[in-house]
Amino acid sequence: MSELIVDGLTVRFAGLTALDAVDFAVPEGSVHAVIGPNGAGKSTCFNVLSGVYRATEGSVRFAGAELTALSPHKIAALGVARTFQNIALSSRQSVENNLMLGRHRLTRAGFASAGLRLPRARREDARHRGRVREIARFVGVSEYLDAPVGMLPYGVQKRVELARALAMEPSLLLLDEPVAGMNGDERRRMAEVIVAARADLGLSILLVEHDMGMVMKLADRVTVLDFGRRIADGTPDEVQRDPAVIRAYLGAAHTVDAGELAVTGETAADAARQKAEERA
Ligand SMILES: Nc1ncnc2c1ncn2[C@@H]1O[C@H](COP(=O)(O)OP(=O)(O)OP(=O)(O)O)[C@@H](O)[C@H]1O
Repeated sequence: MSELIVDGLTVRFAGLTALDAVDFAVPEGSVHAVIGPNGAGKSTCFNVLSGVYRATEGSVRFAGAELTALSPHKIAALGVARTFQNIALSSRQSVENNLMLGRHRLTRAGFASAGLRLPRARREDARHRGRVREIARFVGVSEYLDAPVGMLPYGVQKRVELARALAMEPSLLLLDEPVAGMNGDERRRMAEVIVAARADLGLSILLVEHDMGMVMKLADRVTVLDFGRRIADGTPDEVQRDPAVIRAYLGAAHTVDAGELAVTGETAADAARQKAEERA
């Protein structure tokens, strides 16, 4: 396990600076959120961290390695697992098979001996299936192990996706909008699993999420991006009162006193986001 350190991370796409010298750190075993209005650069950040996009400048260090130089495959091998904004599972395959795919990088026997059903490969397969069942129990999807993923309710599919990431036995988990599109009940269940993943498995978690209530509940620290720049970094309490954050969510034309949006059940940023959506 180790700290994730993002230093001066810059990504440019033909004339557009999607990330502009962004810094933050995720200490071992902590939950860190990256938030910001649409187009702020959150997904770009995730895509660099998981090796999908190349950084133009800056560095990302984790587990003694410079991630910006590595392929997605090598980053995964260092213990970095991610989920996606849109579910990325094989919908026709069973939950169990999807989780077994997550264990691929941990498989030693190789395809040839597995195909021939050699004893060593059989033992290894049984060990992985045992662990997959434990993980399924951990995220509350045991009863669906044999079901094709595509047949399951959306909230369950999202938990299966998280289970697949956990099946990789990561030390750093990147969660891209884990509760997007879920109802209240599904959100609560997902939040419980995320809390347990951190507490019981000791994972570091980096979270991109629009649900501010969720971010405020789960994160130790929050980095706020706007137009690719870091505009705030602090505890949930600090950032939700930060006038620059409130302005970013409302749009520069609407300057609002932070006190006006002070927390009332939901958060200031939540209220600001809602207002911005109403205007759009
Ligand atoms: N592959 C790409 N090519 C060109 N521009 C891109 C690419 N990926 C992202 N961008 C641009 O970079 C900026 C940041 O986008 P990004 O998707 O990272 O924002 P985001 O904060 O994740 O937004 P959202 O909350 O809507 O998902 C946007 O202006 C987007 O259009």
